[in-house]
Amino acid sequence: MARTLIAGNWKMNGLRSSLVEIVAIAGGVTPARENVEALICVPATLLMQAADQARESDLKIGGETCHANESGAHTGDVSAEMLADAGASYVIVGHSERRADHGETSEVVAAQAAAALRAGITPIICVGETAAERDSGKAIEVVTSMLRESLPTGAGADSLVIAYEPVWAIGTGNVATVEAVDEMHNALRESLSDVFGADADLIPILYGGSMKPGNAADLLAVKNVNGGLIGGASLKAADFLAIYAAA
Ligand SMILES: O=C[C@H](O)COP(=O)(O)O
Repeated sequence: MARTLIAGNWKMNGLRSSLVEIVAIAGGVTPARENVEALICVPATLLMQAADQARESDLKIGGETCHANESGAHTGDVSAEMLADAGASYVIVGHSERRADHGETSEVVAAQAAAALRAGITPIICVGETAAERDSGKAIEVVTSMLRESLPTGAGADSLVIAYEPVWAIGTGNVATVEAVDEMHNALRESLSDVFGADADLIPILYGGSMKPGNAADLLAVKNVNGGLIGGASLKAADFLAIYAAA
């Protein structure tokens, strides 16, 4: 059975003054609940300080992307080793905003996930369909093939996290229905079973897309939903902690 992971993604939000939210979240998730983990992924500029603030707590801190290489001439990029050195234990890879804004393909995402594993941190591999892909009835096909292509080769099931984030639900308030989430998460679990066999059950599959305190309990109760990847509602400790409490 997969652990539950309640993960925040601050995206391009947060200044040093926002670290008070990290302190409040860290206090609210300590001591940890059995089998429920809390994580906030922050911009690279805040990583070291956020990790310092969370050090004595059960809150984990993560990065939002990483380069596939360990170091080198890649101006503006950050390697997985740098994230680990700054105190990250997770990194998001393949978020739809990275895929759209930076042209990151599933092949690139698989290499980034492999880089995270090389650095000893856990990749959260994001997949999701656009509104047009859902309307054309191809959501399951699109998302499961995106998953297959984004998986790093040779990874163990215990070192991966998957996040299903329908693009049309991100930051829009248009949360996916419980039925649609159930159908997609079952399909993702089946695809993971094809690769990892029975160990696929160890891989947390998170839902992301307008998850809020008001809808979290229903989404987190779906069979193959093992947590959330939360954008807007992770910026304020009270909202994040309400979702954590619902898990
Ligand atoms: O990574 C998080 C997702 O993109 C969800 O963002 P949101 O909760 O603001 O819709």
